[in-house]
This record gives sequence, C-alpha cells and structure tokens, in this order.
Amino acid sequence: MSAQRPSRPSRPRGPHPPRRRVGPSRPPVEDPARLAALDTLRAVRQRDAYANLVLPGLLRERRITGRDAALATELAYGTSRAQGLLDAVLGACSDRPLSEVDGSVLDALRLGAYQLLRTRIPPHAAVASTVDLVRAELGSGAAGFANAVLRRVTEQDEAGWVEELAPDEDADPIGYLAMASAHPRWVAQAFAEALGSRGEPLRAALAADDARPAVHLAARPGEVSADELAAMTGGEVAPYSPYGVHLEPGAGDPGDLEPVRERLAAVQDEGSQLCALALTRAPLEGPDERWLDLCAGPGGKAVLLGALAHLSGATVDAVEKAPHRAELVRKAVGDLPVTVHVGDGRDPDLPEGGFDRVLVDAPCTGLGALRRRPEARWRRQPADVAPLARLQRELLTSALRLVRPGGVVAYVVCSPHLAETVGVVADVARRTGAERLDTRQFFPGVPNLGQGPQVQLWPHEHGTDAMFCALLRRPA
Ligand SMILES: C[S@@+](CC[C@H](N)C(=O)[O-])C[C@H]1O[C@@H](n2cnc3c(N)ncnc32)[C@H](O)[C@@H]1O
Repeated sequence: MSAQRPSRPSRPRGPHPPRRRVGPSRPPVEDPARLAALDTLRAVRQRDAYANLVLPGLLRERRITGRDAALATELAYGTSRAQGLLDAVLGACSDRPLSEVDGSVLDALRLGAYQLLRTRIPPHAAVASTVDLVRAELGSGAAGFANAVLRRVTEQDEAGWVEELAPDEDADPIGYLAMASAHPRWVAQAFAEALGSRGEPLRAALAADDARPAVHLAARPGEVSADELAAMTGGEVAPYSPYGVHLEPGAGDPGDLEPVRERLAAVQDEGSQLCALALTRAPLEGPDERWLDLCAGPGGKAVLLGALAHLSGATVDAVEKAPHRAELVRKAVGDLPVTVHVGDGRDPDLPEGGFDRVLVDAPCTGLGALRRRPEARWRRQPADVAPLARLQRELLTSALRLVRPGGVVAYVVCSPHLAETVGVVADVARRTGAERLDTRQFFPGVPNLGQGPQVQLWPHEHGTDAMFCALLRRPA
C-alpha cells in the first residue's frame, strides 16, 4: 500500500446510487442474510472467533437456508477474506481514520464495501441495505456516516481502487499483487520466496488463494470408493487422491451430507489426503505394523491412517497435546484401530524406536490454507513464524527418535513459508543424519512438483491447499 494518502477522485466514475434518507430511525430491517454476515464479522472482531465456525451456527439457529444462506456465506467469508483491501479503500473514503470509527460501524462498512467491489449486487442495493442495517442497529448519525463513505466507495470499481491505492507494479510487484489479491504484504512475500517468483506464478498463487475453494471430501478406505461417494454427493472424483471427491464451492454445509453424517467420508483437503497417503506409500524393510500420528487433533489424518491401518493389519497411536482436541480425535476415529494419547509430541510417553511410520503434521502458521479460513490472513503475524519453526524442529526431532532405524517419518505443514518447510527439514536432517527421501515419487500422478526432494503443493497448480510434505528415513 502506498505510504501517501491518495487524493480523492473529484468526479464520480460510476453511476451514483440515490441518496439515502438518513432521518429518524425506522423499524428493524428484514435482511436475515446480511444480518447473519454482520453478526459473524462482529464475532470475529470482538471474540477472535472463526467465521467458518460462527456462521454455520447462526444459520442453523436462525433457520436461514437456501439463497439467504448462500448470500450470508458469500458476504461473511468474502468480507473477512478481503478485509485489508476493503480497509484501504474505506480509509481513502472516510474523513476520519478507521481507527476512530466505531467497530460495529466498521463491520457494516466492510460488508457494504465488499458488496460494492466484489459482488454483482447493484450499488444502490449494496449501499441501501448496509445503511438500513446501520440505522436499525446504531441510529441515524452512524447511518449518515456510512451512507457518505459508501457513496464514495461507489466512485470506482475494485480495479480502479487498486490502481489508485496499490504501490507501482514495476517498482514493487509483491506489494502490488498483495493489494490486488487482498493479502497482507508479508504473506505475499512468503509465497514469493517459496515460489521463487514475483511474476505470473505469484499472481496465480495469490489469486487462487483468494478464490472460494471447493469442499474436498475423503472417502473412508474400505467403506466406500471415491466413485460411490461422488455419486452419493453429486460431486466429482478428485484428480489425485484415490479417496478424494470435490464438491462445488458454496454447495451447502458438507456436515449435512449423509455419507459425512454416517462417517463414510470426512471433509478433508485433497492435499492433506495426499500427504497422509505419502507416509503409507514409502517402502519399508522389515515390519510395518506400528504407526504414529504425533500431532493428531482434530483427527482428519488419523482417520485416514486408521482406516488404512485397519485394512493392512497395522495399528496407530495418536498423540495430541490439547485435551479437547484429543477428544475430537477419539470421536473421529470411532472404532478404528487408533489409540489416542494426550501428551506432548516432543516427549510423549511412548517407546523410542517403537514405530515403523510416523506422521508429524505440525502446528504451523496455516498460510497454505488461508482460502479455507476467511479471517486468518489478517490475524496471523510475522512474529508467529519463529516460535512455530522452533516447535516444528523439536517435534520432527522427536519423531526421528520415535521411529525405528530404517523407518520413515513424514513432516507435513499447511504452509509454504520457507522457515516452516525446507528450513526445518534441512536443519533437522543435518543434525540427526536422517536421509531425505525424494518425496515426489510418493505423490504419483501429481504434476509440477518441482526439483524435490520435498513436495510443495499449491492451489493454483494442484487445486489443493498449499501443503508441504517431506519424507525422511532414520538411518538403519
Ligand atoms: C496441524 S494440526 C494437526 C491436524 C491433524 N493432523 C489432522 O489432520 O486433523 C496440529 C495439532 O498439533 C497439536 N499440537 C501443538 N503442539 C503440540 C505438541 N507439542 N505435541 C502434540 N501436539 C501438539 C495442536 O493442538 C493441533 O491439534
């Protein structure tokens, strides 16, 4: 974003919506979709809530379904995702700094600006509905302010605002692309470093990360095939995971689907499926019976590993530090051969050298799954990276103690940040003497996996989250 405050456009470039009446307050508006979106934004701002946990609850509680539910979802998630871009525009349109604007008014302004810049909702409807919401909740003074600011937002479309507010593309391509794709600059920088690009690959990665993702399901091995699951859900068989199915974005709450309720399938990004599968595909000499999931909560990969272990006669131990998340793992794995332990993966009460295969799906910044967590890109901070990288090193080192000589460890994070990916693996491999396997061979059929030996998946290349996976073997 440019350091200088931009001059306001003097002439409107688009059609102006009619001026809103901002007089005495009127009865509350009947707009359940926008109200649910606004309440979600407020919960995210006030309670650090997660939009994708709050909104489904509100929709259920208020019995909002069909088109209203789809609109509420689009507005709540879209506004959360685009927050930094919206704030830059709103800041340029407001006669006072946004830091001085009441939080509830700011939520509504963001909701209005999102509709104006990123949806096909007619400008007069976007402004009028937002002003009505503000008036109903906060009175006419706030409504007048919202009306004035949003009318200024209508003076340009998104591209026009980006041209006006973003840094020069030639001088600062990362800053420009960050603004154009509504990402914080440090996140765009981390993507650029992982991709080795400030050009087209970076633009494509940020654009794909900014788009509404398809929901991915994983069919439970041994229970249902991907073909059957696709037929049951109206989805499409995924391109790479033998268990994967993709659903259209916005296809409703996948938790309501019968195969998910019946535990024949679970919601899981295809990239996550591929990383868990890679661990099971690496060849082993000797026994292959004891598997370990060292960071298991909430249990997505533990279920997939547990189902595969059940088919092959192996068992899985699953460690999770947070007791409530360990409970989620217990519920998720049901009667699969998985034993759940509450403990610290850096020093769990488990035998050293006791496992043939170990998964370290380490806690991370989640920069690779931002598209699925609407507000996360604005909440994460660069200062989060170093402590996580330290913890990741300790967990991977512990995994290499817990695996037997000749056994394999998969190190997985849903982040492409180099400090969390190759930085961790190179450092731990050097200190422990572990052999780094060419992980690409355990992602059969997946194109564009680069130079190896590790695998970095990308939304724009693979349609998955930006998952990282590296397989290591403990020396015999
Ligand atoms: C990326 S998530 C794992 C996701 C999980 N494997 C799945 O597929 O559903 C990382 C998990 O590690 C847990 N965790 C954090 N620190 C830990 C530690 N020291 N030991 C074990 N688990 C830890 C977190 O609570 C979180 O549940």
